[in-house]
Amino acid sequence: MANRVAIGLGSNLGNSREILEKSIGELGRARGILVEKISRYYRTVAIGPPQPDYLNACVILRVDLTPLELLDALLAIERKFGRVRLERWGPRTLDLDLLLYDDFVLETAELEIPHPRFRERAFVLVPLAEIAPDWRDPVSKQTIRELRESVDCSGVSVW
Ligand SMILES: Nc1ncnc2c1ncn2[C@@H]1O[C@H](COP(=O)(O)OP(=O)(O)OP(=O)(O)O)[C@@H](O)[C@H]1O
Ligand SMILES: Nc1nc2c(c(=O)[nH]1)N=C(CO)CN2
Repeated sequence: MANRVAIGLGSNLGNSREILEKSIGELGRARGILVEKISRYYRTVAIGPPQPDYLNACVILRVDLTPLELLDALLAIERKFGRVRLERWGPRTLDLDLLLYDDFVLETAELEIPHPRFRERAFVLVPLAEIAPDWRDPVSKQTIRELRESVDCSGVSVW
């Protein structure tokens, strides 16, 4: 499988632990996707409107899919777990974000790579630094370890 990808997972509704575990299982069964690494699970204080803490994790995949094919696969898994979008940054059963796709930089209406907000999110950088510390963000040119060191990680703890 040719392309290396980082995905962020988040849930703060329902049985979040089971939802994240099952969604990683779904990723592993999807055509053209191999799950290479899984971070630990973290409890994180919610960013955005007041809402329960999140469970967050990151995975590294190897994929034989284009970025848009992969986004479709992620959205299909989100739908399977009953995700309903009520409000921006509001509570959700499952959120799958495409963070990095090799060193691609892509900006379209449907998909932006790298994910435009991942650099300031401790709930992404802490789990991602655990499994891919030396991966270099193609936009800022910083490694994940460096980005992680530049954010406040006080709201993030191992589950
Ligand atoms: N890198 C990306 N990963 C996932 N979705 C993306 C990405 N870039 C653009 N999108 C688009 O964003 C849409 C809405 O995403 P979503 O509802 O998950 O946003 P959000 O989780 O509320 O906020 P955020 O994007 O800040 O995490 C998706 O349907 C998708 O088309
Ligand atoms: N801690 C935390 N906060 C969030 C999260 C998330 O995954 N974790 N996702 C959001 C919408 O993408 C909004 N706020």
